[in-house]
Amino acid sequence: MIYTVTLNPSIDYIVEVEDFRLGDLNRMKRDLKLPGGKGINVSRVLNQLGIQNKAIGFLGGFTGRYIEEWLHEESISSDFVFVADDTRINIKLKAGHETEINGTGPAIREAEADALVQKLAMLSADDIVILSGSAPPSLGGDFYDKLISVCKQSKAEFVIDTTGTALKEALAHKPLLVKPNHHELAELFGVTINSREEIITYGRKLLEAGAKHVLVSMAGEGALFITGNEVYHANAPKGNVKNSVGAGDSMIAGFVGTLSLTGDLLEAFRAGVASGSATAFSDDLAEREHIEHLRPLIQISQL
Ligand SMILES: Nc1ncnc2c1ncn2[C@@H]1O[C@H](COP(=O)(O)OP(=O)(O)OP(=O)(O)O)[C@@H](O)[C@H]1O
Ligand SMILES: O=P(O)(O)OC[C@@]1(O)O[C@H](CO)[C@@H](O)[C@@H]1O
Repeated sequence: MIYTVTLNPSIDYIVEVEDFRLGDLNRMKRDLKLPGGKGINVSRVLNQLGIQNKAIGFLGGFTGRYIEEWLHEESISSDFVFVADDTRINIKLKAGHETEINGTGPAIREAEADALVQKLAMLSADDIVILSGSAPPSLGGDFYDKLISVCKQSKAEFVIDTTGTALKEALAHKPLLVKPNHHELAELFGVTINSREEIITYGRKLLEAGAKHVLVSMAGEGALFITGNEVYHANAPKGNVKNSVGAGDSMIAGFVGTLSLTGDLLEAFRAGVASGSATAFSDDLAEREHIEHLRPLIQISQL
């Protein structure tokens, strides 16, 4: 079974404004409320692909109930810890460019945090746990570390998609996959990256530090897949880009879901890119038919 863990879910409030003027009254052209948070996005795309999974993490208040109901309506299995404080609302402002304003997240009490750790007590060696997104500050800096220890004890594989110290420290525990985008990769090493060669150099460092496989996504430029001594590039198909929010999460869903079904790394890479692009070309996350339509358009070449 695949579990997604979202420590800091959100309602993504997507707001489109024709001609945004700072400091003025702006009226929305269109708005949309979607359940968000990286692990929840992964679960929704896995569900589109027909891959059984369970979403866990923390939800709270009216915003948390909104997300739980949405997942229920999509028949996504979930088992969240309900916390006293409200789940955050993240603003995604589309006004020519996409600007994101993400909340810090609710206060999580010690008993609530312990309850989440308990939910992973039933893991087995056949499971894959996808740990995605930021952690609310009240959890402390080492919460991902705690969850990784639980995965390791049960010999479950884990994937981690977060930033900074939590990601760096996770590498030594041999995650099945890490998927920074090329900006996050540069930030992780405190460098600027100017070429594909440099992306490969720093991507390889993630393998050396312990990751089993590395995907570096590059938005419209596709992605690189670095595994063992091999490096592959996949193109991103061309299309009308509507929304990049969740493209990276969709890529993780496509990759991990397909790998769990087929064990074929390159098919997993192809499905990952198709899923990411199908989301980029949609208002909400990717739907199955769209992913299947794009899949044959993804060309993979070994570098
Ligand atoms: N403009 C685009 N055109 C085509 N495909 C895209 C585009 N943007 C994203 N994708 C697809 O989605 C994948 C992941 O995108 P990206 O590199 O933006 O990830 P990300 O930065 O983690 O995304 P996010 O944080 O917004 O969820 C890309 O490798 C590509 O397959
Ligand atoms: O603040 P975090 O946890 O880093 O990211 C949260 C978030 O921006 O990531 C998802 C897209 O990847 C959105 O659904 C959500 O709003």
